[in-house]
Amino acid sequence: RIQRWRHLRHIPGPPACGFTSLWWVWHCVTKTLHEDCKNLVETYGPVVRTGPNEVICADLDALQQISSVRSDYRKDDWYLLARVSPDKENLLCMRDPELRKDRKRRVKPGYTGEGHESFEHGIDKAIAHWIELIDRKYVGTGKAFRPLDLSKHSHFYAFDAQGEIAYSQSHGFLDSEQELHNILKITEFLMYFMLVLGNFSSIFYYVQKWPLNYLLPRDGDQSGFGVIRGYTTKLIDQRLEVGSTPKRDILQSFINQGLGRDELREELSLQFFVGTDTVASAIRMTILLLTSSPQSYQRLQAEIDDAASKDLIGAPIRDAEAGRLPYLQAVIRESLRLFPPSISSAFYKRVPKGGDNIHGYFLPEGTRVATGAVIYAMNRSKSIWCQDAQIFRPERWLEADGERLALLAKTLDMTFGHGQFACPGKTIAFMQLGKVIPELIRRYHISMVDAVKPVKLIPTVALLAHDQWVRLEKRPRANER
Ligand code: HEM
Repeated sequence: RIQRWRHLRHIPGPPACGFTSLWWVWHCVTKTLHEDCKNLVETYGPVVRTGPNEVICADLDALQQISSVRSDYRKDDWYLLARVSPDKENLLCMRDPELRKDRKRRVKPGYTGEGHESFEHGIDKAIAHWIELIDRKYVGTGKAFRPLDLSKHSHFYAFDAQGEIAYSQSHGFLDSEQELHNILKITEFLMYFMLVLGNFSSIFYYVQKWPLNYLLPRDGDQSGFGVIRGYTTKLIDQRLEVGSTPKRDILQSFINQGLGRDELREELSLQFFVGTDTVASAIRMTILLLTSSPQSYQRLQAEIDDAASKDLIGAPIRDAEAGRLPYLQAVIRESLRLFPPSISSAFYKRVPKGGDNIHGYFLPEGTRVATGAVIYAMNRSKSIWCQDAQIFRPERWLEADGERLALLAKTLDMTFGHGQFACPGKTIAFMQLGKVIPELIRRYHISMVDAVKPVKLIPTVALLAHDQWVRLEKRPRANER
């Protein structure tokens, strides 16, 4: 223990963290890790010791150095928690750099939309379905009170949109308006489990082995991710059949890039995990922030109405059109800044052979550096965002220019990881947010049902939520084209 304490003794941090991981684990149990990391960074500086072999790093340059394409840092075994099937790799849990490079090269066109028609059509379909459902069941008129739980609906939308983008087929969540296969409950349990046990990565080796591997999702399951996995396998098999009609979706792109059956299943199952909770969280938090900031809400609504009246945007809004609405883009960035969707994910990277210097501290080989749970601290740091760092003020993105704007943008980019570890789904995420938010704002007056407790946040590895009840009133359709 003394030996272990010595090798990082020069890194500041709570004294107990030199000997035990309990500090970290306890704050995971209490679901306050993001806030606690922020407090640590404010107390000790950007590099803080959080365990016998662990540090957190909230320095932009250091994070870029760690994740750069040429960096020798590797993903730690922590990433094993993203494994969907025993002994099978997906891009997120894959740690071998050469295998990662090859897999990333082959999945990239699918994520960027190269080589197949953009996934915009699929997103439009899912949005249209959601709007139709809201119009039919949830529009409040006068005394009629028809509240909608945005915490669930944002998820239903995100699941269906993921199905459309990935294999041109909705998962049917909006249709049934049910938490199919207990997915939300199971997600919440899994995300909490990952948060708390993620510090003991070796546990995941055991979970993958007999008999604990029976707890993992499998194709024949009646509930949970096994159902999605089984469904995904079926769609892949259908598409791989000789003579099947090629489609313009991610599955087709992956097939065209030569991914085999197992690889297809692992990558598409992973997407169901990483591409839904994140987007749903961003939708929820953007609406929450807008409804609690009337000036911003009105300014955004005015921008959208004005663009619609000048025929600058269609219904549904195109991705390119959304990109030309500066206030909308500022709102999305500001919301992702304040509430990064992967809020408490550690995303540990291992220091390479020979050790490394970051922010003036030497880190010995094998040290685990958390590059994830600190994003909340960085995104609210007064030294970067000024005194009003805690406040939702989209205007900051319009006021900044030149080097200042570049700094803000680079810092926010860390919300999606960086360099060799960067999120490939960023384009899809921005496309979805750039379409969903204006479609909701132009059509409805949205208000929170409970002003005192507008939502119950559940900060696990992803920022989940319960009970975000909203009231939606229809606006005049004059602004739609
Ligand atoms: C607002 C939405 C999103 C946010 C904030 C986000 C953030 C992240 C972060 C922080 C990482 C890990 C970086 C690291 O390991 O250091 C990641 C990885 C990943 N994300 Fe996203 N993500 C979002 C949406 C999506 C979507 C929509 C998809 C897919 C359709 C997606 C697919 C992936 C994949 C496949 C990885 C693994 C990449 C790798 O290890 O090389 N993400 N994302």
